[in-house]
Amino acid sequence: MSYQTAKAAFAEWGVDTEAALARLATVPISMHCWQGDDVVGFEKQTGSSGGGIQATGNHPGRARTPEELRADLQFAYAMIPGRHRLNLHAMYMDTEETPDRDEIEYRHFEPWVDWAKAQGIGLDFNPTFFAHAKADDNLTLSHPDAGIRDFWIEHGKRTRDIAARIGLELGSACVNNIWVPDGYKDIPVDRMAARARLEASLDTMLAPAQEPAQMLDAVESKLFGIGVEACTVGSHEFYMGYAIRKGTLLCLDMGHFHPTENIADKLSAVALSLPQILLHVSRPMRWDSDHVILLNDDILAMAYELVSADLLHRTFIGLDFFDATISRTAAWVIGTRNMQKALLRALLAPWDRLRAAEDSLDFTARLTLTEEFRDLPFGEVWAEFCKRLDTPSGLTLISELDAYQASVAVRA
Ligand SMILES: C[C@H](O)[C@H](O)[C@@H](O)C(=O)CO
Ligand SMILES: [Mn+2]
Repeated sequence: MSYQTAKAAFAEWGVDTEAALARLATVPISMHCWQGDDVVGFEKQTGSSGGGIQATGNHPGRARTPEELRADLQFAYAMIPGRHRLNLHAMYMDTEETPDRDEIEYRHFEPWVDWAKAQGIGLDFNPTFFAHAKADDNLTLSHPDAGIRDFWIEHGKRTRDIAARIGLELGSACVNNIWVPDGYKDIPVDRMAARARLEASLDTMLAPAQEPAQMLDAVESKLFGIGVEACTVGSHEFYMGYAIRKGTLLCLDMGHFHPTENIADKLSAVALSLPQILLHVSRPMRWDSDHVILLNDDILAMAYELVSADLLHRTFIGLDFFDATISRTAAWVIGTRNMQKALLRALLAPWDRLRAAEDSLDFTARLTLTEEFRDLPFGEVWAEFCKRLDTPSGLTLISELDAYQASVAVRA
């Protein structure tokens, strides 16, 4: 089937494929740098990821230097239609210096900004509150020791300054997302004290005013992590309240809730209280396992909600998965394209008909529409999107991914 035939098939349902393609081309996905090296980073001081998160696998080709990571990213972006962003963690500094986390400055990240300028992409940023001796207790901003809290507050403040400078240099607001691993393996006796310390630390860290056109603060909640099974200080309720009161973005990570919770359902609920949301699109399997996202029901549900609730213009879409058992570049490409495919499907949905059926309580019609609509030729519209944006698809994509992986497999 040709794109023209597919276009006519969608038109019969009252759907304009050209409008969907045009809108999709404007949605940037923030691709996370940490899929490229298994969350190791480039600090000269520390190594393992820690913090209750874990990349497993030993597939050949892990990026060992900023140059290798940038080469891998460049390849991945060439396989993904459209203009996107890079989500950089502070542990990915690119410098011969060895600053501790409370000493980092913009210059330690400047090569990334120069590269982003050359690539025409935006950057997002994250303080790194794990993989450090001062995070070994799984307590950072909520640590009972004021000296440790101050160390991490200083780190967080510096990342906000760095993010603001990045945003200024690139002319695009840099989202600085705060995730701390803080929690307890066994049942704590004073949750309130820990949460009050986290709140006070965040208040101090976020006190210096920043220009929203340059940087935006986000806070990321979590249910539990390895080693903090009994209590996570920065839980969903904690951060939802905090974000609403303080005017930060709330980051919803799809792996940070109970497996039976529907994260898509949360979007419209939180969007009524928060002007902007950050997503970490991920695929939890039994726990926050950070599998590469599939074009599955969970991702489709997120995309449908983003479009149906008209949230695309106030949601920052970031990815968060890391699988070291497969080609890391293929993981980025497959995951990012799946997010785009999900958005395309949502943009191609016959929303007027669906809403009319729901509003008239004709749930039979709503179900018939959603199920018959699944048979429309989405693949042709996606192939057209890739073609227009000069990006391979199908078998050509597979051979490109294979060839690149073969070229990096020699890395030790
Ligand atoms: C590396 C990231 O900051 C991390 O994955 C965080 O976003 C998270 O989701 C922790 O579980
Ligand atoms: Mn996350």
